[in-house]
Amino acid sequence: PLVTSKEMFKKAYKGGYAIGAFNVNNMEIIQGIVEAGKEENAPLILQVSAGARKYAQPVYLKKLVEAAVEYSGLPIVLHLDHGDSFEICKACVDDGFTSVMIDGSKYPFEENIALTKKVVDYAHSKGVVVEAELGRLSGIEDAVSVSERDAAFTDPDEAVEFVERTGVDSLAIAIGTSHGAYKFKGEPRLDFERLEKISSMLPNFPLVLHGASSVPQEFVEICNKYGGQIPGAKGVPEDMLRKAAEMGVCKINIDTDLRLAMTASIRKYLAENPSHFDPRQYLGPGREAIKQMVIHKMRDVLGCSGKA
Ligand SMILES: O=C(COP(=O)(O)O)N(O)CCCOP(=O)(O)O
Ligand SMILES: [Zn+2]
Repeated sequence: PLVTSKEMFKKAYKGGYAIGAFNVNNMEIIQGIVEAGKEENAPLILQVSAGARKYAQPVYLKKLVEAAVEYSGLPIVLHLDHGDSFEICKACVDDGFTSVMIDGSKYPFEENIALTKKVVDYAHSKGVVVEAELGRLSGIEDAVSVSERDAAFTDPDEAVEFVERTGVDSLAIAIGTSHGAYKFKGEPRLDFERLEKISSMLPNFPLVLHGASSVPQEFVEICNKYGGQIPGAKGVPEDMLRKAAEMGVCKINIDTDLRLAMTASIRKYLAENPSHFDPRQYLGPGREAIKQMVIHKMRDVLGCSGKA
């Protein structure tokens, strides 16, 4: 059924595992993720960004997710990713989403609180849960100075005050991850002391990691072998994600790894079958690559297999 993340986060927190939050933009991506969830009997968070709503039109994604629920029988959360205004969050709540993110992380602390609280009050009145963000993810991989990184990462004391004053259900924190395929200039590093501090000050409170793709070199190499140009792509090592899942992180966002899996397999298929031009012939393998990637994530990284 379509569910909120409340129960699945409670179980994940206690069990020391995380739920995968996978971005969806079209039918094949949804089908690949849902097939994996079915095979692994895992709960699913299917998340839709503003960009996905523009690309596919909201009604198509909503109906595809409803189809996924009907087809799989799995507990599925329909989540708005990076909602940037009260209006888009309200629209999604009114449209049947079971969870919304209001991302006020680019605003000053007090403004982020005010905006988040407004969304929480509305969403909770409709039985929908809310994710917010405190601290800045992107653009700090260049910030070499410790003080710059420190300023961007989530402050534990602020996190406690933020949660208390907004009533938000989960919090995306900045501890060194960033969106996309180029996450680290040097060695991959997450600030686990900071995570430890935040989770000890917010016991039983679900934390969220954005920018948590691992950017498997296998797919980067296949992409580059068949005409792609993504040199130096680097992600979060999977053992760091497993560790984070045991430290209060209940939701791990994965989008880039799905893109790489699908793109690598389509590039390879088209290169090896120059005479083929039926979209089913290359979208099918793309879908299968996503399925295998998600199965791997559920089994070997998130630990949410068998937890539906
Ligand atoms: O945290 C992540 C993904 O992290 P990743 O890049 O490490 O997969 N996300 O919230 C996905 C953001 C996708 O937005 P858009 O559809 O506008 O491109
Ligand atoms: Zn994100």
